[in-house]
Amino acid sequence: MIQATNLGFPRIGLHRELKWAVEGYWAGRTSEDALQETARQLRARHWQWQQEAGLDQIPSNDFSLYDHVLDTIALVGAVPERFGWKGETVDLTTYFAMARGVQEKELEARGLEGTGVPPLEMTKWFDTNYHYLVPEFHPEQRFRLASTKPIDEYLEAKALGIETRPVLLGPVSFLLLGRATVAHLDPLTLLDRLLPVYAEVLHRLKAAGARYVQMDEPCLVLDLPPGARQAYEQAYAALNRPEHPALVLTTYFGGLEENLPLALSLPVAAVHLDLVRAPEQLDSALAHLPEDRILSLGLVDGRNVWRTDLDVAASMLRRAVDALGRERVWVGPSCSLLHVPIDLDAEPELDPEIRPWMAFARQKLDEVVTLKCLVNEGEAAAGDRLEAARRARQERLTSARRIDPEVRRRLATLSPEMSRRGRPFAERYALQRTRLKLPPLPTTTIGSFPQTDELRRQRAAFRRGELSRAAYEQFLEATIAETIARQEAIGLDVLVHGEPERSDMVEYFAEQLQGFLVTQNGWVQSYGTRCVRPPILYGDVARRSPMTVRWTTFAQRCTARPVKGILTGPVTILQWSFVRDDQPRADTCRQIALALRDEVADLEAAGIAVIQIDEPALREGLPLRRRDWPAYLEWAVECFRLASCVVRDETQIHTHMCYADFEDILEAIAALDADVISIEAARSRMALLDAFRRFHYPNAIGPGVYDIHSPRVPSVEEIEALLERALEVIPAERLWVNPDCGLKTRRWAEVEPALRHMVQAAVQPRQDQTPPLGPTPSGRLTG
Ligand SMILES: Nc1nc2c(c(=O)[nH]1)N[C@@H](CNc1ccc(C(=O)N[C@@H](CCC(=O)N[C@@H](CCC(=O)N[C@@H](CCC(=O)O)C(=O)O)C(=O)O)C(=O)O)cc1)CN2
Ligand code: MET
Ligand SMILES: [Zn+2]
Repeated sequence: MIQATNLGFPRIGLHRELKWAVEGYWAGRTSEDALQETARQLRARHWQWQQEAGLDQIPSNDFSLYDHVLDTIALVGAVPERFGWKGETVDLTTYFAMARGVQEKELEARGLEGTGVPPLEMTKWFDTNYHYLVPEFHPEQRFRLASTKPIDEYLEAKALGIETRPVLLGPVSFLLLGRATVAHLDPLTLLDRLLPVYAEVLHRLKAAGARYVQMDEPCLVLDLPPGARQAYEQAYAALNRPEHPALVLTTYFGGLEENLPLALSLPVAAVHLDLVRAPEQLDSALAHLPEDRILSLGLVDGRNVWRTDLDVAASMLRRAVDALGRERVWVGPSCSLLHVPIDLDAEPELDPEIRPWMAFARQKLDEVVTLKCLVNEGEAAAGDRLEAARRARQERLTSARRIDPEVRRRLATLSPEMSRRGRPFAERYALQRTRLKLPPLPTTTIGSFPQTDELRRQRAAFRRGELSRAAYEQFLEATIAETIARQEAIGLDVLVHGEPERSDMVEYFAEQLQGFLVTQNGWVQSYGTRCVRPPILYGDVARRSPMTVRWTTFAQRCTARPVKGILTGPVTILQWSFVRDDQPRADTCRQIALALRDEVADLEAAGIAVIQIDEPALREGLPLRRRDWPAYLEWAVECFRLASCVVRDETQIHTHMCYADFEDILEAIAALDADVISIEAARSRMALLDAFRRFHYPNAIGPGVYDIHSPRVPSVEEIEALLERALEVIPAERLWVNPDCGLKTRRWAEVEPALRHMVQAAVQPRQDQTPPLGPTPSGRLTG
């Protein structure tokens, strides 16, 4: 019979119980025991839910206190030396130190000396908004079993009477996702040393009773680097042993394409395919699957919130059964459910017309089980569930709520001039400098200032109806006025209002735009304890009324210096939302771009001379296969320009990017034609600048000079040194001075001294500029 499986369940808890427990532990409010107890309760609840749903295979070791790649680092003992770990197993202090670094103060408290230890680097997990910690490998790298987490959690479930399928990040993907500390080291060469540790884990899991182990190898959907094919062959030849559990090779986030023959040739018991992202691979998989393999079909979308078309999915499942027989077919979600919210039933206030169109993690498991029943026992067995699903799909596809004829009409009349500025950059920039009267190396920030506990409390009270709108807005205005005063005192040149009205940079816009819903409890882990509630984009997007003008103009009335209006860009809003699957992403993005274009025009008309359109997710939206990059970049760039090019030449457009490596897409970034870009650079010690030696970036640029991810206050000298390096590749006339990203996760006590140091560091190189620019409009572009 077909079996119903799952690849992973969200860990954070329906009410973010894990977030509160972990943060409480960090703050010293919660003991390690209490933290572990919360974690245990969450695991038990999640296993129970999956059992009740009727799954045949329930994952374990999909849970994590912080990140599953970090868990793998701990499992194989790949703790970098700087964390000073000497124990047998990786303790909780070392575990969190790798995630968060160690402050000087903490070292002191532990009776140690030193200047603090930086954490592991964090980066995007494939094309998701989840971030993992990057394994670091050095040439003398050794591995050894340093955690029993997979075995412990398997036994923990067993004690509850629940048989599970442990999940491991596969050894090849683990190495490919890591980085070598020296250029000449290819992490894949470490495979020989790594495999014995995996073998030991598998051996112990078998001894504990595990029948199957899920080996996640998502890198199989990428363009494989040299050596990877052979690494896969070597790894699975070594791990396929009678004394190990049977292996399930899971791939997701895309199609295997040219790697399909490789995946099907590996000696494993079952292969899982993502048939939501790549349905076309089913036929060739069925044609070439070796006779002793099981095929696991990922038919329920683990990356989006729409209900599955059960008829389409069931017909694929039947095709598989016809070709392979029921014993060789499993059904599951396309990938782990980590990327979707937990339970639609926790959303009482969601629009009642649109709610039935959706399925969150728990509802998706019901879909998986329904699919299994449908094919095992026939439509009658699925009963009401099939009918309800069909009705909901039908209602969604015919609903008038999805379509706005006005939006469609506008989209049909786009012209190329709409995405072109008037004059070329150099001329525009000269006009802007005259208008803005800025010194050389102008200083600015990225937009947000600390979201204080007080601010979050006021917003929560307002949302619960305990604080009137008038009182809340008055509080926001007072916050903005104070934020402006602080920036003036610090001596910044281009000010911001601080974004206190925004719970999140995407959610805030989605709340106001037609075509979006926001949730109350739809939390999805972004990194560690940080979560987001991705908005749900279900219909044509239009702006109902101005979204930011009120707060930006209020801020501008508080100061004579220019205030920069801050908007989130179309690609980032698209990328960080659950979007409709009934039209191309490019079309959806254009609709968002047009709504933002109106906001840009209104800000300009209200006298705002500098407007920043953030696109931190531009890189993340890049398709996983290089072949698909140009098409994506073309519409992504077009959308940014559609949103921004509505302004006069005198109005300065900024953009901002962070959280990714940009070397690959510098040309596209230049094609945005923003007048100024602020870009994360300090966190990687300005490694980005090397790319600018090779690629001439034509417009103005502020490479971040201060890493905002750490509470550490950078010194003036440190920032000066970074600026000097920047000046080697970026001419002073086009250099801006700013932090890496927004300051919302920091405290004022850190932000104020850090920004003072930044402003001070900008002063010296300014004086080296001849002729100095006075307060009169004398700015002329020399370079
Ligand atoms: N969407 C998105 N993706 C992004 C980023 C981003 O800013 N936004 N930044 C990058 C890194 N990712 C990040 C993701 C989340 C957070 C973050 O700080 N998240 C907050 C939640 C932010 C939020 O929506 N806050 C709400 C809800 C706050 C809240 O928890 N309220 C309490 C009550 C609080 C109180 O009474 O004091 C509750 O609802 O229970 C608000 O401010 O209104 C968190 O996890 O703590 C930071 C970075 C990349 N991806
Ligand atoms: C993740 S990019 C953040 C940009 C936003 N304007 C901020 O300052 O927070
Ligand atoms: Zn940023």
